[in-house]
Amino acid sequence: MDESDGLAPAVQSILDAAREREPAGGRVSVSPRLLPDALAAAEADGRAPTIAEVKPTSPTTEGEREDDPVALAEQMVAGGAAALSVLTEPEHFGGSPANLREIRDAVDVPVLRKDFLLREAQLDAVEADVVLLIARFLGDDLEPMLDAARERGFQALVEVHDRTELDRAVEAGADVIGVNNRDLAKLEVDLSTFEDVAPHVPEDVTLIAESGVSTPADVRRMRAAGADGLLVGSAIMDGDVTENTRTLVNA
Ligand SMILES: O=C(O)c1ccccc1NCC(=O)[C@H](O)[C@H](O)COP(=O)(O)O
Repeated sequence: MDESDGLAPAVQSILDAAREREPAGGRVSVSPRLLPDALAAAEADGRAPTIAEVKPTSPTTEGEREDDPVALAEQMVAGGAAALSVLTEPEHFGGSPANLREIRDAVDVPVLRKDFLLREAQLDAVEADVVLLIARFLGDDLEPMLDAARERGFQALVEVHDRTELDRAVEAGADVIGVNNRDLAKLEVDLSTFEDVAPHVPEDVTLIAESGVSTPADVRRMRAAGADGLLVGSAIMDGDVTENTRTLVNA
């Protein structure tokens, strides 16, 4: 399979950049804060379990948010976020491993490293509680990357977009799966993607709805379709971050 087939030009550019990135330094070893526990604690507390994303910019966002990423992260936690996602991709999302390191030192919730990881060595760029592994981009390397992530202590959020990718993720042994509502071929967002895939996800998997969640109604819709957690970037980053987070977690 060619993982690049049919990708939007912006996504192809993200992948080309990711292929070039080779972090220096030794192998990391992580004692992770557990994502499923943090989501369950938020739920028990009456909050919609939300992973709020520090996403300075993106191919589908105009301009770049220049605020201190640590301040943004703290505002998200103050607004009730159960966990954080931090972009570490520098060229298309304005992120960095240093941002993640500083944020993880400053907060006590689990932190997901959001990047486009293609090779084992790239896992070692920075410690995080969870790493994102994208089924479409990893192809046959998904299972070895999942093993390599776990050997370092990371939890892995395996991202899928359709039934075929879901089957591959389950076969590889994924226990935290995100269904991305954003189609990486066209960059269009459609919440029915999650609704179509969710019924086929095994019960014991922690299931995350990713992308395109903008309103309390969207939160309720994804929860009704089976989401154990919601990954939200743009809708939280646009304006008052604490208030935006609070609005969604109180949905
Ligand atoms: O967000 C983008 O523009 C984007 C473009 C190309 C590839 C990936 C992209 N986003 C990555 C993400 O997974 C989202 O940042 C995340 O799911 C949050 O989505 P949203 O709430 O819609 O910002």
